Amino acid sequence: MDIKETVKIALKKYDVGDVFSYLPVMQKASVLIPVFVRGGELHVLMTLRSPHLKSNAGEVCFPGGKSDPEDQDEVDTALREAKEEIGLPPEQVEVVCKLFPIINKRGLLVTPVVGFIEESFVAQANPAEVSEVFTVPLDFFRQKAAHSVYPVPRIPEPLHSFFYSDPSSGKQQHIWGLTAMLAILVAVLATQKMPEFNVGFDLDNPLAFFQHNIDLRISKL
Ligand SMILES: Nc1ncnc2c1ncn2[C@@H]1O[C@H](COP(=O)(O)O)[C@@H](OP(=O)(O)O)[C@H]1O
Ligand SMILES: CCC(=O)SCCNC(=O)CCNC(=O)[C@H](O)C(C)(C)COP(=O)(O)O
Ligand SMILES: [Mg+2]
Repeated sequence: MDIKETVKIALKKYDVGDVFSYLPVMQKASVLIPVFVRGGELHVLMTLRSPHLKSNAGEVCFPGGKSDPEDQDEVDTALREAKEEIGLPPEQVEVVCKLFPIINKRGLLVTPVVGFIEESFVAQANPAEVSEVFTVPLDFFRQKAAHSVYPVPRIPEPLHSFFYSDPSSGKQQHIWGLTAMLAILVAVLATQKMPEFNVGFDLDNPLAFFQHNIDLRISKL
């Protein structure tokens, strides 16, 4: 079986379906975690947010954004936002699974959607929201070489941080916080291998960690 099929089978096991529909009404957002195979290795596409945005300006994130009333569901939001931000046509995304949502610091319920895209996809960044698009080998997010972690007051999970030197642009990207956690999660679930550093969840039941963090945030609402 090729790597794409193997990864699809591995990731689908973690699809959450509608398990989180019980959560109280809160503003929702989705991100698309676009993965593809290059040279037999998994890669992930990321964006650098425009420095002019009101929130998370100049930070690395996945394509995504807040839910619109017209969106059918979280997958719809992720695909619509990816089209708006990087020109990715929804029909060019093979959606694999919807992972555990995370409540971010602004109180948005962020649902990660993983989808395969073609290696040949050329992003067209919408300059109003995205200043750069770059790709990273997914396994980078399991390695300790460029990883560090720091505690942040009032945030239950540790904040992971990576500095990625992109050989195709010569630039260094700082990937941290929510986006780093999602990249680690997908790297672990896709490869079925734990990182070289501690993450607080395991492969047997990764949901428990994320459920605990959600419960903690909900209890403080
Ligand atoms: N054409 C545009 N020009 C400038 N900002 C825009 C924009 N379209 C969307 N935005 C802002 O970009 C952010 C991300 O939007 P989205 O949720 O659609 O991804 C939102 O800001 P905030 O997140 O700071 O409220 C939104 O207001
Ligand atoms: C604990 C605080 C953080 O984790 S911030 C860390 C670095 N920044 C990020 O990881 C970006 C996180 N934000 C997003 O991905 C988006 O802002 C969003 C999906 C939550 C909402 O999308 P929008 O485009 O509307 O801002
Ligand atoms: Mg956005």
